[in-house]
Amino acid sequence: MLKVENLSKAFDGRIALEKVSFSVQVGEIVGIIGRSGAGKTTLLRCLNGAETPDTGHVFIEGKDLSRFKERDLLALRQRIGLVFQSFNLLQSRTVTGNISLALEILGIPKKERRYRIEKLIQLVGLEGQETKYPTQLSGGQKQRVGIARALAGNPAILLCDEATSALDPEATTSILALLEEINKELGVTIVLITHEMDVIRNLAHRVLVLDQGCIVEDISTEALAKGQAHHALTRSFINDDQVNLADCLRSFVTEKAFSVAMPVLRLGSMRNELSSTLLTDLYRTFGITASILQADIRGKSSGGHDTLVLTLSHNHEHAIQWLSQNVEDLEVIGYVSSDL
Ligand SMILES: Nc1ncnc2c1ncn2[C@@H]1O[C@H](COP(=O)(O)OP(=O)(O)OP(=O)(O)O)[C@@H](O)[C@H]1O
Repeated sequence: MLKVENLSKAFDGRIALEKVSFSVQVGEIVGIIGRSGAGKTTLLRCLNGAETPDTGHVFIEGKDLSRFKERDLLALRQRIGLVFQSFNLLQSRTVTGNISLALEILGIPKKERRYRIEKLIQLVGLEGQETKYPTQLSGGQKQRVGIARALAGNPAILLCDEATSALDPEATTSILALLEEINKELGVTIVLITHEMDVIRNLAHRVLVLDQGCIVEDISTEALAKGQAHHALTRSFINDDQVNLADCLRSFVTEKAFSVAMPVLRLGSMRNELSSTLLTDLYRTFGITASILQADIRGKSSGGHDTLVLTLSHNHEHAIQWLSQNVEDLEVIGYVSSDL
């Protein structure tokens, strides 16, 4: 369905994508995960022809995108449906009007439009909402309109850019179920970008991990579930999930230490060590202070597992070793800049 070969793109000399290569089979659901600035959106824009790569090729159904003329690009865009994080609906148009617009652009006659809109509304479960405007819809319903619009041209492939990031967990679950149904029932290939491992786990067959413009892991979700990920970043995404690292923090954490980096540690314990004098002792012994970024302290009484996510004022190997000897479970999640 899709083949990407040695794709590179830089903006003002700054690399956004570097020699990215992968293929997606017909009917596959492939997730692309990466931190903020990893190059996910740039990659997606290169796939639909919105961005021109500096080097490399994108083949859609065997055809090289770079050789497409303007008219061919229009036809190609019919084969590709786009689903956006912020829905991108026209506020002045109803549910029907928004879906109709996509069909109007494709030049579908009015009578056929009516029939197709009805089918699309049924498919995405929006019966009864036809005359509502976007402001009268929930986030999940807006995304259903966005998906119906993306499917209007009977695309072979859906590109979803953080399609569930603006939704609450319940709406996320229902939109992921809808995408799965579309994949199974209509055989539509799906490429979705996300920063949430849960989305990957629930929907994708395969995941590509993007870091600083490069694919650092290409692994099936089955292998991922068996703990067979090779790259530390993939494992850190899995671990981030375990501690539910807040999105605002996650985007600041990098995998590698750099000159002014402070380590981010996850400490876990069932034995109440975390609520004792641990951090005071750390300061007394090493002169190192700890800033708590996140805490989940349930204590023995509730039988819970306490978790602290913190940064140390210095990347001090002995201090980390000392901490690991004094708590049940310690993991270096990554590094943040000292001016965070
Ligand atoms: N139009 C542009 N002009 C200049 N720089 C750009 C442009 N688009 C992207 N970049 C840069 O390219 C890099 C990759 O950006 P991109 O938006 O693809 O990342 P991302 O993984 O989608 O991030 P996020 O999750 O925050 O959306 C970043 O350094 C970004 O600043």
